Amino acid sequence: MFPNKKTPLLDKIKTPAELRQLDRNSLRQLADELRKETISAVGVTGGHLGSGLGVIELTVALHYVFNTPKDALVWDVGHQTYPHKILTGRRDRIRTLRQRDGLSGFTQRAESEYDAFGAAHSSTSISAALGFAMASKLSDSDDKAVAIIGDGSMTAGMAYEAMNNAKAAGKRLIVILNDNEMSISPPVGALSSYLSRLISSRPFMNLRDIMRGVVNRMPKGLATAARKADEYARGMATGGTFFEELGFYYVGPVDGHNLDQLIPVLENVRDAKDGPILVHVVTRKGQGYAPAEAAKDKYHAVQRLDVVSGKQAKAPPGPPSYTSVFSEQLIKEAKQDDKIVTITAAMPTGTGLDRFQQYFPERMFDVGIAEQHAVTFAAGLAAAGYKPFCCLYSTFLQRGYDQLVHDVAIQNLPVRFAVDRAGLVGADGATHAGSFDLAFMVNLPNMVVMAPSDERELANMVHSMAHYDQGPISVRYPRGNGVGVSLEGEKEILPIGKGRLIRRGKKVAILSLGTRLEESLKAADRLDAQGLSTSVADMRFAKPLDEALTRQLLKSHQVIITIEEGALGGFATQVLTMASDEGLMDDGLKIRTLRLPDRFQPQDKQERQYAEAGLDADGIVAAVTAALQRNSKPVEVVELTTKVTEDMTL
Ligand SMILES: Cc1ncc(C[n+]2csc(CCOP(=O)(O)OP(=O)(O)O)c2C)c(N)n1
Ligand SMILES: CC(=O)[C@@H](O)[C@H](O)COP(=O)(O)O
Ligand SMILES: [Mg+2]
Repeated sequence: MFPNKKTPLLDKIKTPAELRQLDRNSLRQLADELRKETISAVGVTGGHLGSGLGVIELTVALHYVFNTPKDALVWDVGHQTYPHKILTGRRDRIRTLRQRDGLSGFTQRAESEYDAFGAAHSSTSISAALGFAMASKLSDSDDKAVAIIGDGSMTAGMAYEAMNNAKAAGKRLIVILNDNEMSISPPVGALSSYLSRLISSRPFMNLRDIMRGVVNRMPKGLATAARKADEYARGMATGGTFFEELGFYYVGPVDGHNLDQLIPVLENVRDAKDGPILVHVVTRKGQGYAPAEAAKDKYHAVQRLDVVSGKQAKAPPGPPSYTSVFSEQLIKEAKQDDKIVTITAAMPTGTGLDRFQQYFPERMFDVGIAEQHAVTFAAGLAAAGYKPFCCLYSTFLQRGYDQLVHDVAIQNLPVRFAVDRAGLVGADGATHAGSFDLAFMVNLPNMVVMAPSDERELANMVHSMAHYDQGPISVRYPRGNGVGVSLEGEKEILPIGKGRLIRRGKKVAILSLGTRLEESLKAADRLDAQGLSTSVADMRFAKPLDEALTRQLLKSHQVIITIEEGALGGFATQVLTMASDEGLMDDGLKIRTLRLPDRFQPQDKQERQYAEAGLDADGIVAAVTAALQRNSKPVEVVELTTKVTEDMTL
């Protein structure tokens, strides 16, 4: 189908300005070529495919109708923007997608002037576009701001916070609701049924509506009244009334794959005298590529592809993923305990809860992209005597932090948090890195924070969580596969706050939290070979810290290394705070903390990201060597040379 991909028009058109010179037939041809190029590129790189295929025509129409980049296109999530990137001067780099020094898999301001706003976490586009629109209004400019938000992303509360505020933007804000009736999995909730009713209860806009200029022919008052009458005449459920109550003119539904509908509607909306306007565009995720159209997930995210057959490259057989170990163990626990319930925020496959749902459909809740709600919903379930496992990626848990503090920790409710994709995640880059959950969890009173060193430890921790109800407890684990230890036999209920000594030495002690244990043991071998007898502990708990084990290690070694897959403020802070509180550093003990760097790391392979962060055997050996080279003569007091600021009034 695509072996001799020919894209003569796409080869010619280098910018949206050139695209805007094309006639309608050429635009249709350009869209076909753009679809081929998108499939071909993702075939090489892997990545997000289905959503980009669903917006091929919409992307062409947006760049044709709006004067980009002066008019700002603000994409939501940004996983659908590979076609946008190809059309905006990045075609030559599109096969570097999601790789070291390559294009990001989402929009990034630093990457192109056509990427008005960075994205990756969903439901931010209307807020950001509103910012652009108000800036345009304040500077008396006519530039438009166009948010393109999916039906899944429309299930997050942040979208309504923005719409609630949007009226003031008037005609400068346009929201394109890209409704493909899919999130990563089928969408959930009342909004999804409402949108389906909107689509099914009225035909696509007809030429009459479009030629009548929809909203810009009638004076404002009459337009609204006429439309309300029209909507109510056709029955409440069929109008765009929900959006109109929020202050938007609703236009649609529009066929998102038909340029003859899209372009005139968008031109009308662009030239409207009033606003804000929401255009309800109906698309199909995976459109135009049979393997994607046939797939249950519409090829939301794929490995490298044989584009002709649609077959994805298979990962070599190996140990199970941490996600699958988590979900299989939780299924075992739930078979023994009918109080166990689970919550996901639109990520059933990513968290492994789709497996759980096969066994316990009534005990798995997919709340949509609504992490704040997920956390407090779990708190309500816990308060009512259930054992909720709230399963969120680390990076998306950031959305529910106030709920974690206010609704869970303060009330000391026994919510269990399964924090997946903790640490660096590779191809998704900085926006998806699970860097901060250790820091934001260890400082919460009542919270228990665990990190397994391998997949068996994870299974033990899930088993322990099912039996712990003294308060909130969390386990965090990385994207990817285990190390290959056996999962056979009974699981242990771990004593809370107890680590384990893996290897006994005399001079150097490595306190490892999480799956850096393997690298710590490799480093210990190399340090022993240099005559530096090295202890290694798997600390298991960032909170409560195993103070007895920590105290013993700090008192019996000269050099202490802490290592964790998290940023400043996590496990190391616990150790340093205890050491300082107990004066364990007063006699020259050398402590070096290895953690993620204080910068956002771009996409790369996970292990290269960790190597760059110094969180591998090389990094550990280098830290120990540097510590030992620094001679530790007694602290000599030096004179304080800094001048007291003249105007300082004490
Ligand atoms: C806050 C947040 N939670 C979860 C995700 C994971 N995620 C990425 S895309 C997606 C589905 C988005 O659905 P929709 O907006 O309809 O876009 P489509 O994929 O259908 O084009 C989800 C849940 C995310 N990016 N951000
Ligand atoms: C776009 C988005 O946010 C998700 O598709 C995310 O990329 C999934 O990450 P995993 O591939 O780690 O499940
Ligand atoms: Mg969708």
